[in-house]
Amino acid sequence: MVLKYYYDLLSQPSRALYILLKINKIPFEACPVALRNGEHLTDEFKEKYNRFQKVPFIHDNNFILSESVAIVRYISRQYGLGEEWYPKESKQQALIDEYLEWQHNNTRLYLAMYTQHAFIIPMLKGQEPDLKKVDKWKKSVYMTMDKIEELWLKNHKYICGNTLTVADLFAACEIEQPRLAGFDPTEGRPKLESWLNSVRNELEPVYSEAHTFVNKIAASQEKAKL
Ligand SMILES: N[C@@H](CCC(=O)N[C@@H](CS)C(=O)NCC(=O)O)C(=O)O
Repeated sequence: MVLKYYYDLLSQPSRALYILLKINKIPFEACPVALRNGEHLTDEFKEKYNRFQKVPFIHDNNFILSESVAIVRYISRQYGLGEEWYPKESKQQALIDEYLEWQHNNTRLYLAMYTQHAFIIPMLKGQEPDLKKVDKWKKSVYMTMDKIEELWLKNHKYICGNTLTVADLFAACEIEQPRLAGFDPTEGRPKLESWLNSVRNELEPVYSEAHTFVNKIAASQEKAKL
């Protein structure tokens, strides 16, 4: 039975894995989950699909796995990923893992929290954003963007060297996320912007397909600003 992939394209790690599977031509059955409708919050979902009630996750026959980074490693072992994406060589792989672990308390945390408070919570609850919280998380986003530029992109074109890897994919999908709230973290940061454009260009047309909803909502936020 083909691998079943459960995702919501408004979720950053979901987009990263979606792009990874498609670019690596790993066959999968697409199983979208609409988080905004609370599809993942039922008891049936918890029992049958994913005990953590989050996306992304996979069902590979009777094997259920969540956590995007664990899924990358599993897919790499079971199905094989292009060597450039997640190299088998120990030290090269460890450097990519370094980013995949680092991101949890940096890009992942801050960009997600900013977008939650600036866009997701107001959208779901139909209320105005709490500007104090939005501002607090925006400062953390700036701090983590400084680190991306000054630490990760200091000596090379991509996050872990001069070629694009899974680390760039995860970072890019996170950095796209606050555009849902009309905030582009690359603004005024030519180095970051140039890196993000390289990632986008290398992964077209799948990258744009995965970001269709993000781009649509971001365009309407831009229009509202005028
Ligand atoms: N550490 C997990 C994060 C999973 C996660 O937080 N998913 C979010 C979407 S990005 C979700 O499903 N949220 C639904 C909820 O919390 O109700 C991963 O990397 O896969």
